[in-house]
Amino acid sequence: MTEPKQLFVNLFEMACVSHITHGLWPLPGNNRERFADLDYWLELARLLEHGGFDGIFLADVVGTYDVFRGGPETALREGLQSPNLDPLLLVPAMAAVTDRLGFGVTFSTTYEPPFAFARRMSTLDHLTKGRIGWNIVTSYLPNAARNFGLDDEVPHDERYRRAEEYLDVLYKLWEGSWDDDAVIADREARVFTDPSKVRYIDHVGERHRVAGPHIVHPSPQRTPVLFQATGSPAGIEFAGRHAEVVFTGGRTSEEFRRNADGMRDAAERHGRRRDDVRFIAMAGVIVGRTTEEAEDKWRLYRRHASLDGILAHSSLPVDLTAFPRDLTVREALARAEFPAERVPFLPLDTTVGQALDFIKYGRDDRFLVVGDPKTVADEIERWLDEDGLDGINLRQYYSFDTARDFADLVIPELRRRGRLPQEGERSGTLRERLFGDGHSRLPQRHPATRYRGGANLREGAVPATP
Ligand SMILES: Cc1cc2nc3c(=O)[nH]c(=O)nc-3n(C[C@H](O)[C@H](O)[C@H](O)COP(=O)(O)O)c2cc1C
Repeated sequence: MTEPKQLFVNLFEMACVSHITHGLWPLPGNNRERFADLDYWLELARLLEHGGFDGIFLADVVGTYDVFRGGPETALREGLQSPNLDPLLLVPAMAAVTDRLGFGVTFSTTYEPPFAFARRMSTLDHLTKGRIGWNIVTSYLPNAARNFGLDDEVPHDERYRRAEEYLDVLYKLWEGSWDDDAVIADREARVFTDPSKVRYIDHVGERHRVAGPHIVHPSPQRTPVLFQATGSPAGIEFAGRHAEVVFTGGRTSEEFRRNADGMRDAAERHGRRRDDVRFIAMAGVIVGRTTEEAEDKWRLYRRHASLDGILAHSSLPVDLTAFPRDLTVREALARAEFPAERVPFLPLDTTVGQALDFIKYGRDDRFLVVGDPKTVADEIERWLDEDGLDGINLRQYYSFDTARDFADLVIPELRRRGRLPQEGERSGTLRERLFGDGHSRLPQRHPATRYRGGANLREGAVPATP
């Protein structure tokens, strides 16, 4: 009999008050406003590790949401991802109180130069003993661009083109600049590093000139586990080439499977194997000891959801709340003299009220379940077997209860069904937890490895994806 497919479980987090469940932070007992207190992260990390989570996945943005209503006021009032702390700086503290928990941190390829980032990630990989992953994003906020010297966002596909060179520099530093046996720490000979095993990278590309050598010696994984959050064609091609774990979504099973298949096809085009890319989705799991308890929680969360928070988060460039609910969206846009082409995702012939209700209540995708532990586990098994999902980033409605409920009620049930390893069974580096023992480093099929041992360093940047 074949073993049942097992789930990979991260908690989805962000160092801010309102990450993705807007309007819920003021609920009594919700811990979210403690996000700037280190104890929040230590308590959470311990809870996750003891509860059987594989990792914590930290989102990030480097700008304020100021498109909706033409300014940052709504986002600030809502605590929407601002204030927001730097996720990389939270990791060492959490690593110090855990042994196995993995850390996925988000960092954008668009604004900061690659050398400093390569150093920070190598540092984190050393300090966590190989438990670090990087969520590659290209950033989407116009304000972020203005924070880093640009007038506006870099266009979408151009961001991915730039990301190609960015990763190329990182791969040269992480994989090619130092040999594994460069550090010899020979006290008698008084030689710490054998200089013949360390080399400049001398990268000269379109946007970056980086001499190297890398300033950190090889860490357990060298290249951190490469996560990528995407859904678009350019993003899919990029993921096929680089990503080991894609963080994506889908409103329906078909949409999710189409996305995943597209990325697996792209992986094959780039000489990788279809199963070199794993898929995790953001999942909402509201569980109670009884169905009733779970549904009560769900009703509470829906009642308190903040439409303003959701609209500001989606950077809606026109404020539909300013129009009577019984106008159609088309009529509202005409009144505002706002071109409908700029909001192609809005349903023009529904009323403003219906559109706003859909945005507020109807946007949850395929990966949402409300119920008792059995109902939840049944549904998660469907995600694994029918949709082809490999893991989830669990959405937090209420900190820490969402994580605690999952740990107390769902994880034991999934373990009983063989859908999660028994306590402590998965260990090693983050890449080993995902791909099995002995897989701490990227497989030879991955493009990063072309620089190993100093090979190919002097060739130009890897060509951009077609
Ligand atoms: C599930 C998911 C999570 C994301 N998380 C972040 C994030 O934390 N920070 C960020 O700057 N962008 C994030 N993004 C945005 C992506 O990096 C990207 O800019 C955006 O999805 C547009 O690219 P795409 O069209 O390839 O999806 C996320 C995207 C998805 C789909």
